[in-house]
Amino acid sequence: MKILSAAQTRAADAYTIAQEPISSIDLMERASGAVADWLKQKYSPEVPFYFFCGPGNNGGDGMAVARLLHHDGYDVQVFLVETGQNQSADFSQNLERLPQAIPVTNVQTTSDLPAVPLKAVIVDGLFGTGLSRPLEGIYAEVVEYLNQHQGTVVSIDIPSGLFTDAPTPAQTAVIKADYTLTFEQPKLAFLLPASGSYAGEWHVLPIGLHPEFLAQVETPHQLLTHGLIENVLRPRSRFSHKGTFGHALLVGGSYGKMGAITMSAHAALRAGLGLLTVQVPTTGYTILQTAVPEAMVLTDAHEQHLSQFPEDLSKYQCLGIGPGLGQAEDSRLAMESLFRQKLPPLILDADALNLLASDRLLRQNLPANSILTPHPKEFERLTGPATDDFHRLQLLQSFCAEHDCYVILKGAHTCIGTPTEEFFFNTTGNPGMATGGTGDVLTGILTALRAQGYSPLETCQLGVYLHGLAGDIAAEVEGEASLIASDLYKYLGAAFRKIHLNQK
Ligand SMILES: NC(=O)C1=CN([C@@H]2O[C@H](COP(=O)(O)OP(=O)(O)OC[C@H]3O[C@@H](n4cnc5c(N)ncnc54)[C@H](O)[C@@H]3O)[C@@H](O)[C@H]2O)[C@@H](O)CC1
Ligand SMILES: [K+]
Repeated sequence: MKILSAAQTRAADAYTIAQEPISSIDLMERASGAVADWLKQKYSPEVPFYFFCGPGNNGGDGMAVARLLHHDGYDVQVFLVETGQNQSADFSQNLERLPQAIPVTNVQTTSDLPAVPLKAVIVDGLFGTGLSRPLEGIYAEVVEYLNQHQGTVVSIDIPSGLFTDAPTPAQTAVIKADYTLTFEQPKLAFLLPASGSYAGEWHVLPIGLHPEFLAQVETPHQLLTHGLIENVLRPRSRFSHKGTFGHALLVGGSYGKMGAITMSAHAALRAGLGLLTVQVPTTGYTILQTAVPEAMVLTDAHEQHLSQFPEDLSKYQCLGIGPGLGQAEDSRLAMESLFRQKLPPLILDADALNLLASDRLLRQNLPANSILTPHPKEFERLTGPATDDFHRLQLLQSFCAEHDCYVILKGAHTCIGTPTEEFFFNTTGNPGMATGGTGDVLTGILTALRAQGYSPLETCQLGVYLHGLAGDIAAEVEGEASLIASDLYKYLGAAFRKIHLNQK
């Protein structure tokens, strides 16, 4: 699913109005109808609604929803916040359409604000995608007042005060919504860490924007959806054998960190790999052979950390390096000489990334099409600090372009950066996965998928989505708090099945 900018959303709106054709006010009615339906499904008419509307179309939506709920017997009140000037045409028309029976209050100062009962739902229709500057004055005061409400706050389209596709300056007033009902496409701001929490639980409501526009519009930002993944995952042929599914080599582990590479190995095997070899320091030999009998084990000359890679790498279809590796000087030198060879596709994680960050030569020699899996701190060690989430996306884009590589930036909505300047945001996963070892599992999954012949982009898309989906299934069974990394490969099979089932 494409993620549109605020300007593209306006263009989609205009295109729909011209081509469907539909009048602007009717399009607003359709959007407002979708919001009203959602609210009616969730809340009974006993729940009072307080609508706060601004002067633009977001305020117009607010009044239209208030009217629709009123028609269905809901108790609604409307508060117009400093709407004397700059009224949009659809705002004015919806104001005229408001039935007399709905109480309307003009809010010019905070003394005009009501005491909102705890059981009431506040609907935020102050500003939407037309926000052009941070909120100030009475608008900011109203937002701060509404943020003190202990009950539920629902934002229409986007929390008021939040910019759709640009950083919202710190310390400005933004609605903290419990729910955001957003039209047609999620907004980029919902997917980024600093702004995402304002939106609360967001739901995309389709409003019938013109499919032709959505098909043609070009945007670098996309959402990784189930539909996309179904088309990436390939069925396993009945006439396959273990050679069909690739032979991968995982390298990592050091004294005290053998768990990391062990979990990667389990995950790789559960991700459909044909054959797995794991290279560990000698101290890890018995651990690996005991914990993962399905894997073959090579031992490094060094007892406690990596000091060299196997000479012949030609039999492997993918090489995953990093889980539990450590940052010994020997290991850095081993990577330097590795990068001078002809290599199978690479997946780099954890300390392999830290070694890369500490060594410019290594970065320069990074083989094309490598996949890197940093969390934000590891990422900034590679690129330098980001001033905000949007700057981080720029750094991601330039790093991928410069090194011709793919970067999986891990987070609540993990973002895949590509050398083609496209970004894919993940939709699976949950806070239970914020626990040690989940990254090691991802490395194992990616290594296995790449070895099976998936392209670098397919590997990233499928790996990230499956990893999060396994986490979601695990959270349903085990609960978020009790989720541990090994649950992710325990439920990986269920995640594959969920995609396969839908494919049929
Ligand atoms: N584009 C679409 O697909 C649709 C949009 N609709 C609604 O329309 C909204 C966008 O409407 P508008 O473009 O009218 O935008 P807004 O409702 O966000 O308001 C824009 C108005 O507020 C003013 N303004 C902007 N920032 C301000 C600030 N910081 N302080 C004071 N005034 C400020 C602008 O000058 C303009 O007059 C969407 O968020 C959505 O709610 C829906 O009605 C239906 C379809
Ligand atoms: K809003």
